[in-house]
This record gives sequence, structure tokens and C-alpha cells, in this order.
Amino acid sequence: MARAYDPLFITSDNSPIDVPSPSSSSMTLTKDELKRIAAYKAVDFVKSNMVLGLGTGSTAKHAVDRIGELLRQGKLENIVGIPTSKKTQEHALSLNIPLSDLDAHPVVDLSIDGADEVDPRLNLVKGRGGSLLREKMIEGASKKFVVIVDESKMVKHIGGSKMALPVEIVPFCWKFTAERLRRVMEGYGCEARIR
Ligand SMILES: O=C(CO)[C@H](O)[C@H](O)COP(=O)(O)O
Repeated sequence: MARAYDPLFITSDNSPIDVPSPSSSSMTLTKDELKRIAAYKAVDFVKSNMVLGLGTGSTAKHAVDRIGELLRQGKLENIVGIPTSKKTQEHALSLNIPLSDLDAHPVVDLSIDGADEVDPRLNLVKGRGGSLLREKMIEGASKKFVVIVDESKMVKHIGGSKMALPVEIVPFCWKFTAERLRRVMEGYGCEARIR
């Protein structure tokens, strides 16, 4: 059962994992420190010889940092990362994490990423960081997907944060697609807007 820890962990087999509460000392952890603690915990799932999907965003960045650190220390070996964005690609390269793609590695052992919203049934909104398509491709090809979120991402229902729902479209005739989306959303109080 999920407890009110911040952050909360969930895995693709739908079983929430409790993370020990941050230090009980009087030290107050910032949101970014909590993200880092959660991200490091996610990296506990990483073993040598894995093909890893590397997520995008401020939370996933901590996981990539940790993977780089463990490789440098020799605690992890023979890791191949598949980045979900150009930004993550550059970051992983700066940490000397060997990279590949889905053509060369169509099966991914584990992906680690953040999310924008999570509902009680573990439905997610992802992609506000702008890498929705790559994330869906890489994380969809993964045997296991660890999602790292803090409490601010937990919503009663998808859309609960009232923030934009990302939809990635191809540039070709984008106005046509935007109009189709507008029609689909008609009556739901949404507007389709290009970011
Ligand atoms: O989906 C994503 C990128 O497309 C991110 O995982 C999501 O936006 C969460 O980002 P952050 O960890 O910075 O809050």
C-alpha cells in the first residue's frame, strides 16, 4: 500500500514501493533533494549489463547522474543507455555513459523517468518536458519502467493539475492536426495550442 511518504515510488507492475522517509533530523529537504533521493532509489533497480532507457526532466537527471557516478566508481559495468531526448543524450555523454538506440537495442531492460501527473490507478501524464514521442517509444520497449514522482505530481484524476496535456504531433500540416484535436476536445473546455 502506498504511504504518505514524499517521494512515492511506483513500478510498471503496479505495485507501489515505499521509500524510507527522509532523515528524521530537523534538516528540511528541498523538493530537488527529494527528487534526488527518489531518483537514486530508482537506480537501485539498475544492474550491470543492462540496456537502460534514460528519462528526461529535472527528476530523471538525478538518475542519470547516479548511473554515471556508479559507472565511474566501477560499481556498474557494461551499461548501454538510450536517451529519451537530445538534452539527456548530451548529459549522459558528458558523464561517459555509453549510448545506443532502439534500432541497435530493440529490447530495453529498464527505463527510469519522471512524470507530470499520476492518478491513483497509476495512469500517467508525461511529456511536458517536450520529449513525449521518444519517451513513449523507449519506455514502451522496456521490460520494466520505474517512474519517479514526488507528491506534487499525484492527482485524483488525469488532468487534475489543470496543466496542459502534451500531445506531440508531426510538423507536417500541423494546422490540420491542431484543428482535428480542437474538434476532438470540443465540449471539454480544452483548447489545442501549439507550444
Ligand atoms: O515527461 C517528461 C519529459 O517529457 C518529464 O519526465 C516530466 O515532464 C517530469 O519532469 P520533471 O522531473 O522535471 O518534473
